[in-house]
Amino acid sequence: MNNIRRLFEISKKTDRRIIGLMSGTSLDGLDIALCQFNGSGLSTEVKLLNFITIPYPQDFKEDIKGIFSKETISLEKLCLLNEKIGIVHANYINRALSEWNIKAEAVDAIASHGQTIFHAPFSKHQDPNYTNATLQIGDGDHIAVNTGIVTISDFRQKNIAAGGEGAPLAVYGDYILFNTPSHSTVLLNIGGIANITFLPSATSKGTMFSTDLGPGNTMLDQFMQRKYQLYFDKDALYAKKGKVNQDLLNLLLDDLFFSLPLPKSTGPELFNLKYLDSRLAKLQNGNLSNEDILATLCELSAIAISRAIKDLKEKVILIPSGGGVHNPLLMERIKFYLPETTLRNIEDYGITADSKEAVLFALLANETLSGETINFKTETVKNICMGKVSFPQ
Ligand SMILES: Nc1ncnc2c1ncn2[C@@H]1O[C@H](COP(=O)(O)OP(=O)(O)OP(=O)(O)O)[C@@H](O)[C@H]1O
Ligand SMILES: CC(=O)N[C@H]1[C@@H]2OC[C@@H](O2)[C@@H](O)[C@@H]1O[C@H](C)C(=O)O
Repeated sequence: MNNIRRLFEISKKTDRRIIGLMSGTSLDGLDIALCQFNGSGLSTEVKLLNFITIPYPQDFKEDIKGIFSKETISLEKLCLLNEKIGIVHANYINRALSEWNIKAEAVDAIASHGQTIFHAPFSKHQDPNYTNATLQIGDGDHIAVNTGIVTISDFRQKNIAAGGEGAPLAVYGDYILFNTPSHSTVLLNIGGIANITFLPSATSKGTMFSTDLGPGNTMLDQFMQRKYQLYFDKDALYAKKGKVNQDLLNLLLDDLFFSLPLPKSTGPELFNLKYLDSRLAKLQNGNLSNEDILATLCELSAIAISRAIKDLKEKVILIPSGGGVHNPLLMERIKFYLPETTLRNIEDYGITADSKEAVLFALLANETLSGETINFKTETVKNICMGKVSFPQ
């Protein structure tokens, strides 16, 4: 069928089956969420039909790490990986579909986030000659051609073009799926970076926004990889043995990012081992065990997260998601700092903690395919639809 006609047919549908992809800053693998949508905009209903995370093989992880959030890289490697990530993602989708016994023709579209390679909002580069910038690779054309499914990709550029930082984008889906006038809600995602979306109740004086808060798991993961060659501190087994060092914690909290007004975005370009090392170097009594450092990093994430929620100065329902919800120490410390806050399990809403971001990108594609844009009536949320279309033929 003619490509534009095909797109028009998909656009006219009220029910769409869309695959959402997310490959976040943790570089653990590709999250694939097959979603069934009914309607769009504020009347969207979504059902998660299938979900799988396909872990990246070690050599692929290392390949990506070679260019990920680094100031200096091989331009050739960047070019090669742009194609390769697209092809690998397409192969993973084909694998998932065959495991689920679903034909490509039964899927209307793929929503591909791509791999973030560098995120440089103005607050990071501070160069008046440049705007906010971000780069996601794994070209959508490879996904469309190798799966036979129309692919929407590269969502963040449009947000920047419209004056945003390109992240976080979670607010769009969070508002559509979780907004409840009877109470204020905070959606917390603890991935490599932690972010929240605030959805005010009908009587709240606050306005809706979405913001990054600082490190979630990223520095914990990076430290585990450096010291133990383990990808992450499973169940916080190491961090639980350590003791929080207050001096290090204060130094870690001492960065311009934490005093910037909300909303803001960040990434491992800032929160990395260089960040940790520069603070460790300033420590007077620097005799800390690896476990103490991990406990302190965990506390840093808990404080960065809970402070922002406390600063809202209202009673909220907190719905956590992302890989960090599986870290028992981090969750315990967040609850310690927020004794008044009611926590709800995201699974009560039919979405799992690990699939949420992939579902949200599928939802962004559903919005784009519907052709409409929602008027969010706030200054911080841009009234746009996002993503670029790739056709299989
Ligand atoms: N059992 C566990 N114990 C401790 N930490 C865990 C556990 N399971 C997952 N994690 C953490 O969750 C991380 C993966 O989280 P997730 O997949 O949400 O990140 P991401 O999507 O890559 O990040 P981002 O949202 O920043 O892009 C792991 O790297 C690890 O730090
Ligand atoms: C540039 C980029 O990829 N940012 C991610 C990352 O992971 C968490 C946080 O940092 C958030 O800003 C964003 O992802 C989520 C899905 C978002 O845009 O809402």
